Amino acid sequence: MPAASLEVKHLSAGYGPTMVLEDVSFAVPAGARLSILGRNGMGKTTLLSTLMGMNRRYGGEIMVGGKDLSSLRSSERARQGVGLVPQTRDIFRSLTVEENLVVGIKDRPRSAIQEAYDMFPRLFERRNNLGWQLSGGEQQMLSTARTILGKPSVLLLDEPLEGLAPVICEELMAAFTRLASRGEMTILLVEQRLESALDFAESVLILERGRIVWQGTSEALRADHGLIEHYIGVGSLH
Ligand SMILES: Nc1ncnc2c1ncn2[C@@H]1O[C@H](COP(=O)(O)OP(=O)(O)OP(=O)(O)O)[C@@H](O)[C@H]1O
Repeated sequence: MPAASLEVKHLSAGYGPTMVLEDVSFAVPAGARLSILGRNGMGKTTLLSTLMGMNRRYGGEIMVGGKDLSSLRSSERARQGVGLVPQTRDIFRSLTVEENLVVGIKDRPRSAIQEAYDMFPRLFERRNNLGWQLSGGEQQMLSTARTILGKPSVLLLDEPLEGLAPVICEELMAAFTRLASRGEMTILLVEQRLESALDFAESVLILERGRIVWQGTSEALRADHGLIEHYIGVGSLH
């Protein structure tokens, strides 16, 4: 599936009666990258899970490649090309790396697994290890690779670097950048590490209490220390 544009219009969503996102609107062209920033608890994960159809939407539209996916179930959105790599590193702990990847290829030939090994050679080295035997970084690679093997046209990455050693973060970010530069996917990255978020994407949006308080280019945000201090925190950029 080729990269698809994403357009979110006046989206409001939450959990049961609790509204978390309010009137969120933004657009990402096909093949582009967007980083989503904001302090803890501001609604970043809720935004990605709402795009995936995993929690309650009160109103608004989610258009992928011009098609309205708003009322589709999560599994149907996945079929339509939306892929989420959740913060929880969604892997099968009692299956091997290779078995986890087989789940990800869906109806593609088994040889497609090689794409995951090309992206993360470490996974090839650990292919016979069980999920629970992997390090946090390897689990993140596996979770990411499994979603990518499904060839999503819009890829949602939720804090992939959380809790990982700097060397692993670099490895993952390099892989995401390679993936993005191929232009086969539109990528949204939720990331607390400001430098990584700005390096990765050309555009950024900042969420505060479920609303978008700023949208613009990474370059503009990088240059505006006042804005960074206000919405993200002092000393975020080194
Ligand atoms: N399952 C849930 N039920 C009810 N409220 C929830 C649920 N999950 C999150 N929330 C609330 O929604 C708000 C936004 O949370 P969310 O996890 O989207 O923020 P976040 O920006 O991703 O934070 P973090 O960086 O800590 O992951 C918070 O007030 C949180 O308490």
